[in-house]
Amino acid sequence: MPRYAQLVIGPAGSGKSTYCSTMVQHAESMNRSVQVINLDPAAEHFDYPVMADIRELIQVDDVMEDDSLRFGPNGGLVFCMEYFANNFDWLEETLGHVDDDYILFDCPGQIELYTHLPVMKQLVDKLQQWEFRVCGIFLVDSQFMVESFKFISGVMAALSAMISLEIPQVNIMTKMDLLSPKAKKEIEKYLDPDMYLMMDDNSDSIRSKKFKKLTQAICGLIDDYSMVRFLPFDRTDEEGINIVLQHIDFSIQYGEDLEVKEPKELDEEELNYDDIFQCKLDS
Ligand SMILES: Nc1nc2c(ncn2[C@@H]2O[C@H](COP(=O)(O)OP(=O)(O)OP(=O)(O)O)[C@@H](O)[C@H]2O)c(=O)[nH]1
Ligand SMILES: [Mg+2]
Repeated sequence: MPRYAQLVIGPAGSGKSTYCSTMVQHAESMNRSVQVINLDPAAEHFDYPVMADIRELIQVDDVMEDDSLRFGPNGGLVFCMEYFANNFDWLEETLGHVDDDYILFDCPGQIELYTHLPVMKQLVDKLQQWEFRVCGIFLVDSQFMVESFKFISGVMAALSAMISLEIPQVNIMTKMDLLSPKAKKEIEKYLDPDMYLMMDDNSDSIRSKKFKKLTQAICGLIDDYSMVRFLPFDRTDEEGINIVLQHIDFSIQYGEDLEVKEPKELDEEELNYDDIFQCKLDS
């Protein structure tokens, strides 16, 4: 039986930990069991119950305090993640061998982890070896996406993660509840945008001829990969959260192998036809 994993990734502060706690609560309300593993060795605040925490293995503070290493916060984090990659058996032990489990991995926000460092790809390979179907959930803060050149930069980061991880990816715009009604209207065109229209953006910031040419080349590339869709995520909107979850479930084929539960057969003797008949007459 397959197992399911969401790798929750994205730039610092984009809402990864909040996404995880919102999803756990949503799953609970649907009677589904979803668990979270914290993979951020520098995490201090999160409000979901953790199944496992990378800080049991290694902590950034300890690495930074080590006189022989002398790392700052970012170098320290990279060191921790490399240490984690050399100790995947810690994760294997923690995960055990449970059929049908559904795990969210709350990852750190350093973007280099998803663009050129090998750690996250190594994690994906390991999870796949352990029969997980893995989906990347790339989060970007909607407040940084309301202008076309910022949007293109966000898409490039998402594309870079998708190419380096080689797994299905769902892109999400977070913190939609913080947008003004005007900005909400404005952002609609970025959720499923036409990159060729975006090329014709005549805003002042794209004035230089060379810059325009470069923007056109990038828009063409993004369009070639056809991966410019974003789903809006508003943590206060249950219906919207459900749509996001359905997209993710679809991309990892969650539920296709679940056993069909037969309805409990009613015992003939348990049926009291007189009561049923009486009910029908009353109604
Ligand atoms: N209003 C609102 N605030 C949000 C939402 N998502 C996140 N935030 C806030 O944004 C800040 C950062 O959120 P986190 O969930 O910690 O972001 P993160 O991506 O885990 O951050 P790092 O782990 O540091 O990279 C917190 O103050 C959250 O309360 C959202 O959907 N709506
Ligand atoms: Mg976090």
